[in-house]
Amino acid sequence: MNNLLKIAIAGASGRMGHMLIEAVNAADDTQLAGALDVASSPAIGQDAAAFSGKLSGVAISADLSAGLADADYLIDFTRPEGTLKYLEYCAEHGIKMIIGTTGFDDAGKAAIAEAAKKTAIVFAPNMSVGVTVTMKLLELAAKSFAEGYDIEIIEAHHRHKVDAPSGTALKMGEVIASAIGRDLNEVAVYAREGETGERDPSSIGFATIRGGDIVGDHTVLFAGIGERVEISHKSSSRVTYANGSLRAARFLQDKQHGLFDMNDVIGLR
Ligand SMILES: NC(=O)C1=CN([C@@H]2O[C@H](COP(=O)(O)OP(=O)(O)OC[C@H]3O[C@@H](n4cnc5c(N)ncnc54)[C@H](OP(=O)(O)O)[C@@H]3O)[C@@H](O)[C@H]2O)C=CC1
Ligand SMILES: O=C(O)C1=N[C@H](C(=O)O)C[C@H](O)C1
Repeated sequence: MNNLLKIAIAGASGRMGHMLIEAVNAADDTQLAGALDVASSPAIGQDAAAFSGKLSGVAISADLSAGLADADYLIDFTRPEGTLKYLEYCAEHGIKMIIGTTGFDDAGKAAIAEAAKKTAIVFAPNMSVGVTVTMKLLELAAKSFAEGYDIEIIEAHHRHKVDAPSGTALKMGEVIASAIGRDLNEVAVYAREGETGERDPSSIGFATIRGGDIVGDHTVLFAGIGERVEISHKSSSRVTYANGSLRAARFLQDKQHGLFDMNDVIGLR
């Protein structure tokens, strides 16, 4: 096929990096065009697909100009500081980005929005179709449960996750708060301990669980008097994030610039 999407992967030796390299190699419309990792990674110089027992002909590099020389797209699941470094290069060179990394502060998010004036970017804390649809269900539910129901967001992830609450949980909080006219910055409660006093009815609470190999579970609880409603999404494999990321790359094919999310990608806007 001539018009294969030429995709580079950042964080190539990470959990998502491996999943993405397998997905890019398995799809018939994509080609692995580069692989990046931190200079200190023992994987530098190795074939990007070596972990899978196959060879891709693409070596993992820490050098952006080498790692991105043949790429039209960069899929980034790393850490905010890594993303921001890649972002600058991609904006300058017109390389489209799919950013799945979480844990950005407001300045980081503003930098992504600024870069999207120069190149096309899909930025989402969760690339799964299931979570994207769940966000819409939450919007609807929140409007009905705005009064008389306490809203709590519970998330569980594997022991290696470094940010909390998850990017998805925070996004769920933002979606719910915006649907019912609250400002998440004012109503979020991220921890409770000791004598907390009664629950503020306007608050949106977060609870974080970390353990084992949990891929990613999110539940939003609307707790009223005499009933409670729970809306849950559970990921059983990271393949869902990888497939969503490839779908995002296909979506960007005809975009030259602009900031998009998974609602745009799956047509839920
Ligand atoms: N949007 C979504 O759908 C999803 C988002 N995520 C997010 O993706 C990110 C990565 O998750 P995961 O794959 O589990 O994490 P891993 O720790 O397994 O992988 C991270 C990769 O990024 C590399 N890295 C670390 N620091 C930097 C840096 N400063 N610059 C460049 N690269 C760096 C790591 O290299 P080394 O190991 O050598 O440090 C590693 O290769 C997290 O933010 C996570 O929340 C995860 C799943 C789904
Ligand atoms: O770190 C992870 O693993 C995940 N991170 C994302 C998040 O922070 O929401 C998405 C998913 O839950 C897996």
